[in-house]
Amino acid sequence: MSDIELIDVYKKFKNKEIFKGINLKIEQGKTVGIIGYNGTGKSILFKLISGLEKANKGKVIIKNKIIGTDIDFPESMGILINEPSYISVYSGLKNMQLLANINQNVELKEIKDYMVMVGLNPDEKTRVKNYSLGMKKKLAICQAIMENQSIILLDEPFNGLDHSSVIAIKSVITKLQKKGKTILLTGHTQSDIEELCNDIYIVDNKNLVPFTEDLREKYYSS
Ligand SMILES: Nc1ncnc2c1ncn2[C@@H]1O[C@H](COP(=O)(O)OP(=O)(O)OP(=O)(O)O)[C@@H](O)[C@H]1O
Repeated sequence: MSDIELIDVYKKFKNKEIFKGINLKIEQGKTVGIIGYNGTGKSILFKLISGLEKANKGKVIIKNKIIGTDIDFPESMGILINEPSYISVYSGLKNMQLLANINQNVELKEIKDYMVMVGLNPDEKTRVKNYSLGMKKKLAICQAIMENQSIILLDEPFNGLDHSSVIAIKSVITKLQKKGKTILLTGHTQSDIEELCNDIYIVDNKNLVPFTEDLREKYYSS
């Protein structure tokens, strides 16, 4: 069974066409990378998959349920798209606890364990407004995975992270892969995500196509 399937999906904003009939099929447990230049629609793709944007035409099917027909939002999906909103005067842990309270399926100890896993100290009293960019990114990754979600969408998980943090987050993603999660990652370049992904697609000319050697030549040779 596919966890994620897009069938002939079109998306446009007023006169701006983003996708012209894209197709995608991701099996459970696979890690798939989506690359492409700025503004080509990687985040919009994630929003379509998570129900935050509706397709103008075509179907988005998550675990056999059609978004907009069977369900509004997929169940058990962890999402990092852009910067999540936090309550800036609370600590990272307090923010995670507030989010966890919505679904009430994660214990305090697990939240703390996930914070440690992404490289944050749960006992740190610093308010989120005083967090560095990298700390905020790690907190965002934590909220996307801490409820043991089966599908995880991470939009540019490595942006803003230093080298050692990139290595730490790659190791978190490897752990998620071992747990059988279905994972989607985006990035501007293929190098960061290539080692983690079973398949890579590129947004090319309003389409989503497998990233081939020809496209590597077209996009990344300088
Ligand atoms: N709500 C909206 N209304 C109109 N245009 C939008 C809206 N949201 C996104 N866009 C446009 O859709 C295009 C794709 O945006 P998106 O954020 O998906 O790009 P991206 O590939 O993720 O870029 P980046 O690599 O810079 O993060 C952009 O041109 C953006 O301006």
